[in-house]
Amino acid sequence: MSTRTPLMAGNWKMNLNHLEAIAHVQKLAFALADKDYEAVEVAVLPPFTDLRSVQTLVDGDKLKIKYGAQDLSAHDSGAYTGEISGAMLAKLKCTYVAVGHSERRQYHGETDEQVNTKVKAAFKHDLTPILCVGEELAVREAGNHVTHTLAQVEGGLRDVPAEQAETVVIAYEPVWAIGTGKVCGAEDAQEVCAAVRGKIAELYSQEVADKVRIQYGGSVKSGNVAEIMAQADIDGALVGGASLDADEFVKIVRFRDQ
Ligand SMILES: O=C(CO)COP(=O)(O)O
Repeated sequence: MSTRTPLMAGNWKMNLNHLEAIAHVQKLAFALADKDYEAVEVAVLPPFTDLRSVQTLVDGDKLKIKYGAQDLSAHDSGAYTGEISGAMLAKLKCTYVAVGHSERRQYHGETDEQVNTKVKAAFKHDLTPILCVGEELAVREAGNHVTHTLAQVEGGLRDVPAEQAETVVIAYEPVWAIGTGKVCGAEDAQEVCAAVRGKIAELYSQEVADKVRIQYGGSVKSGNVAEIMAQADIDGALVGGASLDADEFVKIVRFRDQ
């Protein structure tokens, strides 16, 4: 395990309305203790419509849990119906924003160029992007998973300066392991995460690469998180389904006890 502070983030996807979000964050806050937050950074990524409620709760009760959004617009403002800007997310005191999640790439055709513009938009508004990368099953079966994933990292970070790049979070999420119950073996995940760190060292420097946190995502549960977190280049998890169950997510945060 590395010396980087692990980041456990729950990507709720399109689940939990704003009332359910309040109840869910309250449950997490009740269960998590100071010693959890000292060891692990804990974040939730609720749907846009929940963010104001989560902000009010976190501010009002001075909770240590962080939050962010699942996407942002590449633009700052203007005639972009349905989009949400980085400025709006910053106003809601979001810390993180996921960029280029495979579901955005798959269902909304997001390209590496668009993802790169969104990464820059996030930094422009002082949000930390969680840049999501990872291969589809056919790519892994063809043995091209490392090349594919590194191209996404390079594309996503194009023209991002080192002082910003060192704060980025990269989430390696093999598409075939998302929501399928098929976990990428811990050593297979480590292979790609180590290669991602190597790519960042090549693009920037070893110093920058040593600072960047790399998460694994794809069917993470309390039962497999410890093995995943034991890998040298894995600094956290981006958790989908299991983050919707507060007890389960707390167990994932406490991966050292599992
Ligand atoms: O896509 C994911 C997180 O962003 C992973 O989802 P699951 O944990 O449901 O497989």
